[in-house]
Amino acid sequence: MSAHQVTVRAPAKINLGLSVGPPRPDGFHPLATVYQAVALYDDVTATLRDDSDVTVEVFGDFAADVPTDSTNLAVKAARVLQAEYDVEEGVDLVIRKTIPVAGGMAGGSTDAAATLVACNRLWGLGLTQPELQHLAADLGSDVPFCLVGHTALGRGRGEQVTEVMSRGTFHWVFAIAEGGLSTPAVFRELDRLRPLRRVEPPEVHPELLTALLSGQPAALAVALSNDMQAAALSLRPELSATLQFGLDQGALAAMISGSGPTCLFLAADSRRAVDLAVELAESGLCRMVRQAEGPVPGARILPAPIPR
Ligand SMILES: C[C@@](CO)(OP(=O)(O)O)[C@H](O)COP(=O)(O)OP(=O)(O)OC[C@H]1O[C@@H](n2ccc(N)nc2=O)[C@H](O)[C@@H]1O
Ligand SMILES: Nc1ncnc2c1ncn2[C@@H]1O[C@H](COP(=O)(O)OP(=O)(O)O)[C@@H](O)[C@H]1O
Repeated sequence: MSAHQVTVRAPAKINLGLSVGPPRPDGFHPLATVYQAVALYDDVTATLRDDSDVTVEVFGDFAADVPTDSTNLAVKAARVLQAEYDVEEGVDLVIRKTIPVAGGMAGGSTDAAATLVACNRLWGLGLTQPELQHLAADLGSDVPFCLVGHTALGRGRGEQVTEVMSRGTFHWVFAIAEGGLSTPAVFRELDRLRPLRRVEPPEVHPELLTALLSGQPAALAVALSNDMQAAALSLRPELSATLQFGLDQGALAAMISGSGPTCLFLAADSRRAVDLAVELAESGLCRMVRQAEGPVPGARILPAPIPR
C-alpha cells in the first residue's frame, strides 16, 4: 500500500555493554554490544514528489548541527532505495530532531532507519523486514538496530542484531554535552590507547544478560560496560566531572553513551530520574538534560503526522 505522506518515529540507542576488538583489515572494529532503544525520538515525515528529487529539512533542538545536503543519512537512505528498486518518484523529508548530533546515540542512523520505513510505504515497495535490514547494514553499523529497537545483541561491526530478553523498564537520564565527538576519531583514540597485540576478541558479559532478565536496575548498574569510555574521556576529560556528579547525586551507574560525549545515568525509578535530571540541569555541567525510559520499539509508522 502506498501513501502521499508518511511519518515515522525512530528512537535513540544506548549501548549497555560495548566490547571492542582489534581493528579488522577493512578498518572496522568487531563489536559485541548490547543495544537498548530509549524513548528519545526523531520523527521523519516523508512526502511524495512527482519528480525524482530527494530533499531534506531539519528542525528541532539540534537542527543547526545536521547537514541538509546529500551527506544527510536520511537522504542517503532514500537514494539507496531509489537505486536498488528503480524508483522514479522522489521524496521531501522533514526531520524533527530531538536526538543529540554526534552524541553516541545513533541519531543519524535512526533517521536513516526511519527513512527506509517511510519510503518503503510511500513508494509502495512492500519490502520485508529482512530486506530492509540488508539495506540498513550498508548505510551504517547502527542502522539495523534502529529498525528493530527494544534490546538486542550486536555482532560483526554491530550490524548483525538478535533480540535479547529484557524484563521491565529502566529509567535513564542523559547529560548532553556541548559539541559532538566523531565516532571514527574515538575508535582511533581507543587503538592508540590500547596495545593492539593484547586486545581480546569482543565478548558480551553474561552478568549483563542475567541483569536484563532480572529487570532489576541495581543488577544492571553493576553490569554496564563500555570499552570506548576511556577513549572518549581521553578526548574530552571534562566529562569525568559530569559522570561523578551524577553518581554523587544518587545515580546507580554513570557511563559514556557509545562513542560519546553524551553521559548516561541509570536511576532506580522514575522519581529518582526526575530528581537527578533537575540536579544535572542546575549543575551547568552540560548543554541539556533529557530523561527517557527503555526499552522501546524501533522505527515505526505513526498514525498521523505530528504538527510542527
Ligand atoms: C560506536 C557506535 C556503538 O554503537 O555508536 P555511536 O557512538 O557512533 O553512536 C557504533 O559502532 C557506530 O556505528 P555507526 O555510527 O553506524 O558507524 P558507521 O557509520 O558504520 O562507521 C563510521 C566509522 O566508525 C568506525 N567504526 C564503526 C563501527 C565499527 N564497528 N568499527 C569502526 O571502526 C569506522 O571508522 C567507520 O568508518
Ligand atoms: N540525519 C542526521 N542526523 C544527525 N547527523 C547526521 C545526519 N545525517 C548525517 N549526519 C552526520 O553524521 C554525524 C554523526 O551523527 P550521529 O548519528 O548523530 O552521531 P553518532 O554516530 O555519535 O551516534 C554528524 O556529525 C553529522 O554530520
